[in-house]
Amino acid sequence: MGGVTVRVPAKVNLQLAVGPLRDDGYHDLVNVFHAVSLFDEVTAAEPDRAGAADRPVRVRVEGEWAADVPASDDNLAVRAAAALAARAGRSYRADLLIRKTIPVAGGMAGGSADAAAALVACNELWGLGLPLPDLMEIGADIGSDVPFALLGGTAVGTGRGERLTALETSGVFHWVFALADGGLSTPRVYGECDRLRAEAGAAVPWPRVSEPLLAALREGDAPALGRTLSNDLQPAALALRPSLAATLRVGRDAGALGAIVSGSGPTCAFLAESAEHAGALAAGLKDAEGCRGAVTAFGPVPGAAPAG
Ligand SMILES: C[C@](O)(CO)[C@H](O)COP(=O)(O)OP(=O)(O)OC[C@H]1O[C@@H](n2ccc(N)nc2=O)[C@H](O)[C@@H]1O
Ligand SMILES: Nc1ncnc2c1ncn2[C@@H]1O[C@H](COP(=O)(O)OP(=O)(O)OP(=O)(O)O)[C@@H](O)[C@H]1O
Repeated sequence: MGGVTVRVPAKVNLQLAVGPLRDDGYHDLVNVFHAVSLFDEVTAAEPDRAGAADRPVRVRVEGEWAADVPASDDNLAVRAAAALAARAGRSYRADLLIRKTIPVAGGMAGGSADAAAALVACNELWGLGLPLPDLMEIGADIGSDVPFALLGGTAVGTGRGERLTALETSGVFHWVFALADGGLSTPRVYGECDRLRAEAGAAVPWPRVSEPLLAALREGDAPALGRTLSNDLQPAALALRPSLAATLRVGRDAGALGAIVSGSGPTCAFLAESAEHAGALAAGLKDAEGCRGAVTAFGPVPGAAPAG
């Protein structure tokens, strides 16, 4: 397959502060995103002449997680390409190939990543030349996490998480991700968060960014970052998947600087002191109960960009 290939990273949320439920069904957030070196690849190519008339954008998915990803018009990469064509006001065609490495429904924004990659690849394939802010605006309608997958690095998202400001960081942070068997549905986890809050009866505070977290990022201070990681969706993810508590404990007991559920879960993220420490943590985590495996990665890395 020729065409344009784009590499796009997964994310972990360093702080996910969830405000009250809005009238539109979303929550206002303070969402500190961090792009990590676990990548999907999306290739966009001109379709063969035969058979392309009925569906202007088609998709094929390869890789370990392919069976869990729809190869239909519901695929977020297809929806993104179709939205880009609509914005350009013309009918365009593309065949997409997704090489999937980011866990599906794992809280690492894999579908959003593929949508972002499709936007960059089709923008190039179709010679549209739209600038990044335009792609981010189109992406925000596909999903709240899509703009960050385009931007990459480390950034704070407000609103639904789609309004981004890049953050200053120093150095490299080393991570281990414990992959779970089976995914968690993002709306279900937000719903469980609302339910637990209603049960507790306390007022939900307006989300605010953690200043100690920002300082740790600026100074490249991994132990301080480990202490300041936080995720308001974690109690809901643990309620829906109680085995995650044991996974987090295994990583903490093995000396992780911080241990947290990634976004809506069920992937768990562990901050390590170094690449070697990350390797050792991963070896200890891969056989933990409910774990499908453990992978190491580093961050921050750039957002969706042509490969090679
Ligand atoms: C959990 C996170 O991954 C953290 O980065 C995101 O907040 C979710 O982002 P996403 O998967 O791109 O989510 P979207 O596709 O925009 O929304 C899916 C569903 O998640 C819930 N949702 C999402 C974002 C938000 N700020 N508030 C919400 O309540 C809503 O029920 C929404 O219908
Ligand atoms: N390209 C895609 N890759 C993965 N999932 C997709 C894709 N397109 C559609 N989906 C659907 O979206 C659902 C959520 O997938 P995704 O991997 O984005 O979840 P997630 O990583 O938990 O998302 P987030 O962290 O943004 O909340 C999947 O169950 C799948 O059915």
